[in-house]
Amino acid sequence: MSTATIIDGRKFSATLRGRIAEEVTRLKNDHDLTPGLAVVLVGEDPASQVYVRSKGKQTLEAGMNSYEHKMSAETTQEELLAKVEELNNDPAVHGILVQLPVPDHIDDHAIINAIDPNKDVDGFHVINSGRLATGARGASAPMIPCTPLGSIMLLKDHLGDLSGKTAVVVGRSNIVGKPMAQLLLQESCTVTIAHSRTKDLPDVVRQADIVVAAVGRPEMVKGDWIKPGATVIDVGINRIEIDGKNKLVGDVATAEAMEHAGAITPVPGGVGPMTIACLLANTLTAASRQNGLKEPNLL
Ligand SMILES: NC(=O)C1=CN([C@@H]2O[C@H](COP(=O)(O)OP(=O)(O)OC[C@H]3O[C@@H](n4cnc5c(N)ncnc54)[C@H](OP(=O)(O)O)[C@@H]3O)[C@@H](O)[C@H]2O)C=CC1
Ligand SMILES: Nc1nc(=O)c2c([nH]1)NC[C@@H]1CN(c3ccc(C(=O)N[C@@H](CCC(=O)O)C(=O)O)cc3)C=[N+]21
Repeated sequence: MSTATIIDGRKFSATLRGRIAEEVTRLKNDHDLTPGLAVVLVGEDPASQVYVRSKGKQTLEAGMNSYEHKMSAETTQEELLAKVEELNNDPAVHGILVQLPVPDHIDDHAIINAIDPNKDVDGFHVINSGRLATGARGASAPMIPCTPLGSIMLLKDHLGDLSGKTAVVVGRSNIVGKPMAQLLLQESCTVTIAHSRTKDLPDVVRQADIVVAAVGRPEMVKGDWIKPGATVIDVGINRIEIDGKNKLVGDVATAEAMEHAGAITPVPGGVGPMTIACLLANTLTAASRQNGLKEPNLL
């Protein structure tokens, strides 16, 4: 039986973070500019707390300023909007991320679209999704959502040119599935977006040279759904309990899929670390743009 190449997102992200740190040093030395990232966390969701801590640590390690704003679960929409406005107007803050999900009584669309699009390092603002969908470049280039951006970097690093390949994205969320499909389309893939109403999902996935699983269901994509030699990007992060132990698994049954795929991202150590590295990359890009400086080329 053949076995797939493991795509090492941890290693790739470490290299990327190294380049970002070099660029940050250059900005500090040549322009007296330190990029700053503000992360807002509403409530006490344990998984969110882990991510926010990890983001803060890596922001500091890249030489950037990190500002954490923790707000209680009872925060009102008006209070959160006021916080966003304060950060929009703070010249030391170049990137703003409001950790999702926010509590149910808050309208997440309203919050996301209150962020200055130029500081929207998540790339979730309608202006940025519109710019991504229309292929805007130059001064109006979009901020690209971090998870899809990190996934496309891994794909291009592994496969080179993606042109003409068949790609199936399972999941159609605004934060992963839809922007992922846009990026694959931009790379001239033939793209299918599958979701919970898709019929014959295993057969749809079997057509794909590139499979992106962003579903949020542990190990849902089975090994025999994978076309021989296909490249599999597993975005899923699911905490499950096996024999009383907590385990992190993706949306793909990795061990099975390894018997069919040409290459696959592991969970943990695949897309997750790339998401945070791309958040830092977007913060650096945002700081450069806001100060009229040329954007660094990080690849
Ligand atoms: N590695 C990383 O950095 C990140 C990982 N994640 C992880 O990625 C996963 C997806 O996240 P997100 O996009 O936010 O999730 P959402 O819950 O917003 O979206 C899930 C999508 O999967 C689809 N879906 C659900 N069940 C099925 C099914 N049985 N068959 C086919 N499609 C199905 C849904 O379809 P429908 O629209 O029809 O309901 C929906 O479009 C999660 O595990 C999340 O934790 C998320 C962000 C970053
Ligand atoms: N506004 C906003 N932007 C986000 O980008 C955002 C968000 N909200 N809400 C939650 C999701 C999820 N997400 C992850 C980031 C890093 C890892 C990551 O580093 N994962 C490690 C393991 C981490 C662990 O052990 O839990 C890995 O896969 O190797 C995972 C998931 C960002 N998200």
